[in-house]
Amino acid sequence: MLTAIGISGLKKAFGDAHVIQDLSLTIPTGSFYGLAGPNGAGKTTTIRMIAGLLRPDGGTIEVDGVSVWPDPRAAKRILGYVPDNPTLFSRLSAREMLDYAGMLRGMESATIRERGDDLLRVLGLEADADRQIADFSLGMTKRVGLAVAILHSPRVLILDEPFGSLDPVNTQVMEQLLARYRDGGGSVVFSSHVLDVVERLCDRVAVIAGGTLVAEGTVRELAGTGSLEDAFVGIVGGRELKKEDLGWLSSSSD
Ligand SMILES: Nc1ncnc2c1ncn2[C@@H]1O[C@H](COP(=O)(O)OP(=O)(O)OP(=O)(O)O)[C@@H](O)[C@H]1O
Repeated sequence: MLTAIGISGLKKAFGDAHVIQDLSLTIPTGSFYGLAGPNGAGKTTTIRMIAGLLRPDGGTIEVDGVSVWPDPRAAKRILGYVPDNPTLFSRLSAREMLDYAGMLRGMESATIRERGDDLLRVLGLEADADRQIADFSLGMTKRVGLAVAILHSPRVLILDEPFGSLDPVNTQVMEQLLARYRDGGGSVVFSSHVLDVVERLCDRVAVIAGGTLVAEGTVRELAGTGSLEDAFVGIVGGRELKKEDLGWLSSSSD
């Protein structure tokens, strides 16, 4: 089995807070792989270390056999990363942003233009291609972020909450695009709180809580005969409001 992303003994602290603690994970090549976990579990921190944007305090990360740290540049060439809130150059138009991202990666201008036009069309951004990104909605910005991440046709694509802020039509387009990318030989890893999407798309899921791996397996192994959402709450623990909580919250004015 080939490995798209191999993580071993990963550690990261911010001050006294040890947010990633000895995390090890093997994501097979060709996977559709989900990262789930409660708020603050450490998913974004892990993804940023994989993407070469945040230096781990310990452990190793390999992307397609290439070690990300201490020199993340080689790994960045084979990885596409879509952050939760893409920070793009807001004064550029979507088309200019793609031109710039392609140039930075040393791509031919004809290839950039051809792929850029394809992506803008498929992602429903054709009519807005020449507008400034500053005027885009969050969902539109996210789609530009995806286009930037896959322009160079990376072998591994990692996305942080790709379905947050997308409407149902664009969610479907995103799902189809990711499926097409995976069918073409790519590996997809994404974090999501939308567990029905994870259940529908992913072959395997890792649940991270408190910066460590608490469960890993196929969707069926984790969910059993129930839903992934129920399994998730069972794994990380649910929280219910007590009867006396927020007693003041009512429609009466006094
Ligand atoms: N730059 C930072 N400085 C200090 N603490 C940080 C920093 N980045 C993240 N953290 C902390 O690390 C922990 C993990 O955060 P992270 O964003 O990785 O969680 P997450 O699983 O992605 O959460 P969510 O599902 O809410 O997006 C949190 O307690 C967060 O406050």
